[in-house]
Amino acid sequence: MPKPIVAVPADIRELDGALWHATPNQYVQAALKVAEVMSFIIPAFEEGNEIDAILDRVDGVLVSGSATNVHPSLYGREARDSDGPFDPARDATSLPLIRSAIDRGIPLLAICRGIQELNVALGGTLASEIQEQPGTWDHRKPDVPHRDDMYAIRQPVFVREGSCIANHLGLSGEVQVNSLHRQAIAETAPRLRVEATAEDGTIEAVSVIDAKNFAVGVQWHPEYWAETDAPSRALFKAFGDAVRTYAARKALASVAA
Ligand SMILES: N[C@@H](CCC(=O)NCCCC(=O)O)C(=O)O
Repeated sequence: MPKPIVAVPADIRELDGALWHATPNQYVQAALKVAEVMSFIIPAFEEGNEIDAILDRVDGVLVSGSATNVHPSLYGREARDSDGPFDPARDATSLPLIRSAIDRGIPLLAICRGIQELNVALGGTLASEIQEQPGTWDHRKPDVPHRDDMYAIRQPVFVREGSCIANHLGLSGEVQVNSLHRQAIAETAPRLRVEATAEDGTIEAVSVIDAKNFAVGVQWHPEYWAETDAPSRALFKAFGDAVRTYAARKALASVAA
């Protein structure tokens, strides 16, 4: 059976004077090597996306992290300079993709910016520059030259027993993760359940209440060490299994039709 396919909404990046639709290798490599699924990078457009046409052709959605932030207007806030940089094309592609994947029961794994998009897509809000809040750690990307050190596993999060995330990770309680974010969930969307938090209260994982399929978001980056870190590997394997099951059921349904 061919590998199933997941949609990965792209970022807009400028390189050599041109705009690129891009996603970092770490996400699509973890998808291929650990989840054993193929990634189709979805170009990011502010208008013209055919979300259902995309979802008709994939078996899962993987929403990556990004240095850009969800535009505050999407959660009812005025945009301040400190809330940027922005990527409106990514927002316009990713948020409807998330909503429709949940509605259609297509497996969804949302990472870092992805969990923030998931929260906003379902009606929640975000806090910016969380490190400036009293009692909140500095969760930002470490100011170091090497990427492996930026994504170093360096903080504990506490996973709720019996949660979806605990089931997917294969464990609950304290899990060591990496951390590269300035924003976080402020008001949790009504359809989301908080499933892991940092010691400072920062929300680190959520699941969709009454989801038809695998539908979780994490604030950390399991993709980066997915081949070597046990909880990261388990999460990507669980996502891949959900995607394969969805693909098999879709194939059966098309034969039966
Ligand atoms: N921009 C958001 C989400 C952070 C995120 O996705 N980080 C991963 C990329 C890190 C980088 O390359 O800078 C936030 O800051 O909260």
